[in-house]
Amino acid sequence: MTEFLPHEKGFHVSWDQIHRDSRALAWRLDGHGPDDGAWKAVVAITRGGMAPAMIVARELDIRTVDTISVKSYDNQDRTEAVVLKSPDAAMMGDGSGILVVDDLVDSGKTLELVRSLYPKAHFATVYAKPSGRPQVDTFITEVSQDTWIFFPWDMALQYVQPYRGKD
Ligand SMILES: O=P(O)(O)OC[C@H]1O[C@H](OP(=O)(O)OP(=O)(O)O)[C@H](O)[C@@H]1O
Ligand code: HPA
Ligand SMILES: [Mg+2]
Repeated sequence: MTEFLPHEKGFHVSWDQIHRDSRALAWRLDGHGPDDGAWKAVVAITRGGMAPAMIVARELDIRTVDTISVKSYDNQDRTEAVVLKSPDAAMMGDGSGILVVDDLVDSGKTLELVRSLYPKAHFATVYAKPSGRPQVDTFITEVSQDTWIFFPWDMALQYVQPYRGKD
């Protein structure tokens, strides 16, 4: 595991935590849409944005949910961000009234790309690192740049040696 983890710190997020933090994100966004406070639709940046987007859409009672697929990482290695699948163009327009949701912003390259396509959209993430902050309009928790966030969909419960049993 250590050879796969070059970062100094790991921030492990449980399902319960991501649920609470995504709810907090929804409550922060409630009433801040451009149309009498309402949002037209939620767009999840797949795949990591899908669970938070579902929770936000549920809390805000938004039934129109679409996805944009952006691939930026191979495991923990950054690659050029590319759009693999776009949301409905007629619905998106310039992004006005659209809530774009992702699990986190790290370097900001993913949001930079999506923002360039839909400049009027509102960009929300559950977690944010300092380099990506200029790209995100609303987020819940900031972690340091050298922290790697581990999400529950990438983890599993497993046995650990007792503390006194370790060498
Ligand atoms: O701010 P950035 O440096 O661009 O990084 C943030 C993005 O990277 C991760 O997605 P990834 O491309 O790994 O795809 P996934 O959501 O399918 O895991 C994460 O879910 C964000 O979408
Ligand atoms: O800290 C992170 N955790 C999970 N996926 C990520 N993609 C970019 N940064 C991260
Ligand atoms: Mg992602």
